[in-house]
Amino acid sequence: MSGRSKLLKVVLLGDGGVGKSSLMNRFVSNKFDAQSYHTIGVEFLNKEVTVNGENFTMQIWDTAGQERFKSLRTPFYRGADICMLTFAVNDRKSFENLPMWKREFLYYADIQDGAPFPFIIVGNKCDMPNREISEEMAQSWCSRNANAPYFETSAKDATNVQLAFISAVSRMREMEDQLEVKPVQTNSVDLSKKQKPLNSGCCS
Ligand SMILES: Nc1nc2c(ncn2[C@@H]2O[C@H](COP(=O)(O)OP(=O)(O)OP(=O)(O)O)[C@@H](O)[C@H]2O)c(=O)[nH]1
Repeated sequence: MSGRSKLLKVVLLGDGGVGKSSLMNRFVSNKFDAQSYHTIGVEFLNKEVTVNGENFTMQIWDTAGQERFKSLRTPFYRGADICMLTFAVNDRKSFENLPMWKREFLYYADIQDGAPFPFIIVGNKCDMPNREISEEMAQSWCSRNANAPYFETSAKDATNVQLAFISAVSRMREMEDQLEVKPVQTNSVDLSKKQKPLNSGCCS
């Protein structure tokens, strides 16, 4: 890769057991472990990517989804560039908890609710036969609540894992472009025309 790469902090959030660590390991190392252990606190891995000709170091922060680790994960939300809200398509509760995860992220990252922020929604374990959340339900939630793209992934068989992470970077760049400040329009003054100074007076 040539050129300097920009560091991007990507935070993975979602209920315990939905597959956050597995998604990170699939994306970074192309590995899957059926005996994955619960994360305690946070862990991160870096991955170099090139998206639309730009180089990025994605620093992926995998957080502990279990409630009892809340105080260990929330200090790491600040400064995030992207947030991936994750659930498992065979676990209704993990889908219903998405609004809670979004609120928790915005609060601890100190981002105003409603401010544009690149969220990506990931429905993991799409290889499992016992699905509880349809793609339509998830898509509909995404457009109504987070204005975010939705990806169905499997960390187990690698379906859409690369696509979800790479699209997260494109989404962030798109939003940055939309937010770019347009130059302020000023009324030009024709200096060639002499104007009488205001409050001018004669003191002779
Ligand atoms: N079938 C299937 N199993 C998966 C998939 N992703 C993860 N798993 C399994 O689900 C279990 C939990 O995965 P983790 O990656 O540890 O889940 P987590 O979200 O990081 O969990 P916490 O660390 O507790 O927050 C493990 O047994 C994984 O092997 C997937 O896409 N398909």
